[in-house]
Amino acid sequence: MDAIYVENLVKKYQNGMQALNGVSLTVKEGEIFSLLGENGAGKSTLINILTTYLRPTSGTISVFGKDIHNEAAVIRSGIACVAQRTSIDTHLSLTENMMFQSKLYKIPKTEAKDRMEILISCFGLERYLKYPVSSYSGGVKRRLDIALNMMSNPKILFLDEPTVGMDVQSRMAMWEMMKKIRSDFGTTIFLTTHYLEEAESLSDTICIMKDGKEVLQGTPHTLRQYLQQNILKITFADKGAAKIGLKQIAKFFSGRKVVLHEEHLSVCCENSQVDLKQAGHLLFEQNIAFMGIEILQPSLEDVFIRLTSRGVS
Ligand SMILES: Nc1ncnc2c1ncn2[C@@H]1O[C@H](COP(=O)(O)OP(=O)(O)OP(=O)(O)O)[C@@H](O)[C@H]1O
Repeated sequence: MDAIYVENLVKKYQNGMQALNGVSLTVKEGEIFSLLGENGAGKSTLINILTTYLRPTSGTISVFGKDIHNEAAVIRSGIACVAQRTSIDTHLSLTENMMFQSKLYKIPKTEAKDRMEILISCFGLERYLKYPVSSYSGGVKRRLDIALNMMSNPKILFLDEPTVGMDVQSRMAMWEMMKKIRSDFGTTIFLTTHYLEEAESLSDTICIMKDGKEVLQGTPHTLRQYLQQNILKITFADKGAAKIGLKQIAKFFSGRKVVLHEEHLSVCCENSQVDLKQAGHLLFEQNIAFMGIEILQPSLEDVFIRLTSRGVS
């Protein structure tokens, strides 16, 4: 069964802002799923809907087979969400924080104590026990916050930008923690991030969002395959000439992604050398003036920018 199934989800805020524009995605049970997107893409809105804080305008959502419209309470009892602002109480000790959390979820005391010990040991938090929580670094506070949220043994853990603003070491510790959550507890993790490297090294599935809709979803392997696809960049003297070139190139390379960017075109390659020859031949044949053709090898960042930047389809 899918952990999360979303189809054609729309969210229009009261002020008329449409934050989600028919997004569809699937999260498999037990996987780490990363949602990538630039600011304003709709990531927080989506998390808020999936965690039942916000109501969708339309669309289908099921979480472990339960419909979000009719069974929100059941869904809520099986999930946990770690927001960017930590929910820990710095006046309480680490263990008091964890036991307090267990009370909120009405977990019997003995069971809560056992679970707390497992989580403290699993996440390497023992060495912080003797210090006051207020003295913890931002990274350790964030890890404690996640441990708190694991007290209720959620089936899905939502993490909104879990490593934002962290130094490299804290980020690595957080990555280890996420991998342990998946391997030791089998929890499905749904996270948002701005860091491509994080999404690539951690995730089973990555979904890139733009303007409230998914633009690419797949395994890091699929994304890498996408990366391996070279881009043919054809430069023209100006935008007008590029538009004329676009007509012919798009017709010739029908079925391929051809994008107009100001005074140049980009064409996704199948065989870059052959494509380069054919494009050059076509432009000469049609007497379309151009400034140059080159083969580009995009990085993951290039792909992300290309898929998410304004004005690019
Ligand atoms: N309560 C609200 N009322 C009206 N518009 C909103 C509200 N919350 C968010 N928006 C708008 O909806 C769009 C999507 O916002 P959202 O916060 O979901 O994006 P995001 O991808 O999480 O961005 P960020 O990475 O900056 O957190 C934005 O244009 C935002 O201004």
